[in-house]
Amino acid sequence: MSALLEISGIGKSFGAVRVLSGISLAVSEGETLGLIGPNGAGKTTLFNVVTGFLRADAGQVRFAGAPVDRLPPAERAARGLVRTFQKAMVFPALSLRESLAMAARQRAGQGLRWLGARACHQESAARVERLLAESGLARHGGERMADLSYGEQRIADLLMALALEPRLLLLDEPTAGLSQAEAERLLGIVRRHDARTAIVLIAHDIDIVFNHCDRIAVMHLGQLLRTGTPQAVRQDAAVRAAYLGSLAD
Ligand SMILES: Nc1ncnc2c1ncn2[C@@H]1O[C@H](COP(=O)(O)OP(=O)(O)OP(=O)(O)O)[C@@H](O)[C@H]1O
Repeated sequence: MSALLEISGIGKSFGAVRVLSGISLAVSEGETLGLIGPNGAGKTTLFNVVTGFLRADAGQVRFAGAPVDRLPPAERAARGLVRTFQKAMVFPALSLRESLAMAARQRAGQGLRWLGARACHQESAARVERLLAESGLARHGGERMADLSYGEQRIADLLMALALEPRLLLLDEPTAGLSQAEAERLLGIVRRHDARTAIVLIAHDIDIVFNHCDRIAVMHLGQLLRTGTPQAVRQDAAVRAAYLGSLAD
């Protein structure tokens, strides 16, 4: 089976500082890949390159069999390449339901334009109610985003990304600041929504990454140090020296 996302030879510098160097990585449909490494290793920069928020100096990004390097972020998202941000980008005064409807209408408008405005509206409204039900947040649908608890806001960020019906979801520290139980709940929502969605998960919570990911990629100083199963990565001497060892101390 060919990979859904193929990154090859990605390089990126900011001025004289080389932040990414020769990064090659593939992600398959339905796979959950953890992306870990020390602060400043280049994880978020790689997300920015993959989703089109930054242009790489070298290398190529292919999604669903086609190069996407020249596409802006919105067009990549329309193809199913969707991300979340470390800092949520929500409208605090809108209700949860209104926020989700905005994202769902964007998606329905792209995919179902030929059906007409009424059908798009019905389709997106149904999608919103489904997301609210799946996440257990249905009773909070009418609350302003700003009035949700921190944990609920993190779930709301995730639901806005899911409303775009991603084929690949890049999650940048979605579990930061959450309890273990809240983090488990959040990741469970993605899997329940659609088991075929591929996930790339940046997280500093090593237990979450090792428990939830099929494979783990370890970055260090802008390079990919190792990619492998959780067991292989955990036992790898270079990974322990660069990252995991310091966490165990
Ligand atoms: N726009 C920018 N201009 C200059 N330097 C940048 C820019 N964005 C990131 N960097 C630098 O690139 C390096 C990698 O940063 P990046 O945020 O990708 O790392 P990270 O692995 O995601 O770190 P963290 O785990 O702390 O989020 C850091 O040294 C950072 O200071």
